[in-house]
Amino acid sequence: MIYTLTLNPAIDFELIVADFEFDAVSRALGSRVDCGGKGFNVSRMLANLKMPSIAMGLVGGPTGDRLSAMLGELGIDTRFTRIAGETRTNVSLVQAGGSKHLKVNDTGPSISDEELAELIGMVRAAARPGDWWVLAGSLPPGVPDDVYAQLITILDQQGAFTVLDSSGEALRLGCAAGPTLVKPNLAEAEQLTGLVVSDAASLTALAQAVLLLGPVSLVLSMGKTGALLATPDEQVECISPRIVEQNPIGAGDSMVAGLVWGLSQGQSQSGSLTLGIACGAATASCAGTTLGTLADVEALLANSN
Ligand SMILES: Nc1ncnc2c1ncn2[C@@H]1O[C@H](COP(=O)(O)OP(=O)(O)O)[C@@H](O)[C@H]1O
Ligand SMILES: O=P(O)(O)OC[C@H]1O[C@](O)(COP(=O)(O)O)[C@@H](O)[C@@H]1O
Repeated sequence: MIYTLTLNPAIDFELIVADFEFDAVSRALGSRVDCGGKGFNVSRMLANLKMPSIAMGLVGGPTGDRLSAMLGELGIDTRFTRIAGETRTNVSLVQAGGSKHLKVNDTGPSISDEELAELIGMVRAAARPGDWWVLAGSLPPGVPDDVYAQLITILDQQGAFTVLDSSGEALRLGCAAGPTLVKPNLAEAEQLTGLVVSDAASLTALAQAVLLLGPVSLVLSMGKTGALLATPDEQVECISPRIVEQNPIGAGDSMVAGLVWGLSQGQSQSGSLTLGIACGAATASCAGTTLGTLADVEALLANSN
């Protein structure tokens, strides 16, 4: 089974505008509301790929109810920890017909010690050997930075595999617990290591520096350029298919879904990277915060062969 864990889920609210104007009132040309948060997006993309998953996370208030209903409508199995606070809403402004966007992610509701303990207990109870767990996204206030490290240790002791997609201190401490795979984007990896990529040699140095922090393997995503897979023994670079980018929000989550789709079915790491790249590109080619479909992914894979 694949589990996704989202500690700080969100409604993604998108407003489409003709252009960005400061100190003026802009009128939206359109809007849309999507179920968001990194782990929930991975579950949504897996559902598009006809792959079942169980979405776990902290949800609260009417926004949490809305997210819960949206995941339910997609047929995604959920096991939530209810919280007293209100699940956040993240806002994007997207330029119509252009490729520019502005995105503001809220901090999220405060989580109590009891709520967090309940969630950790649920993870412990669900952990089984051979399952895949995606731990993804930022941490809401009240959750300690080492929470991913704690969860990775619990899951590892039970023989489960873990994929970590986060940022900042939570990512750094999570890496030290030895997740099976970590997926930062280039900016996150540069921030994590303090290194800057300017050429092929500095890219290799960055990948090795991330591996030294503790993960078993790394997929470094680099937007339209593609991604780099690195383990202590091998390094594989994969170029992304050319698409007309409409909105890259959710491309990283879709890539994680594609990686776990392959890995959980016993595919090689490089084969799974190909699936991850196709899923990321499929989503980047979709308007709004919609995610790519299985047909989109299959078309991209057929073209890349
Ligand atoms: N414009 C694009 N064209 C083709 N592929 C893309 C594009 N944007 C994203 N992708 C694919 O999605 C993956 C994840 O995107 P990226 O922007 O690196 O992640 P994140 O959303 O985490 O910042 C990339 O490695 C790439 O394969
Ligand atoms: O938890 P964070 O880091 O604030 O990110 C949450 C946001 O990330 C997203 O999951 C999109 O992430 P990616 O573009 O990295 O795939 C949005 O749906 C959500 O609003």
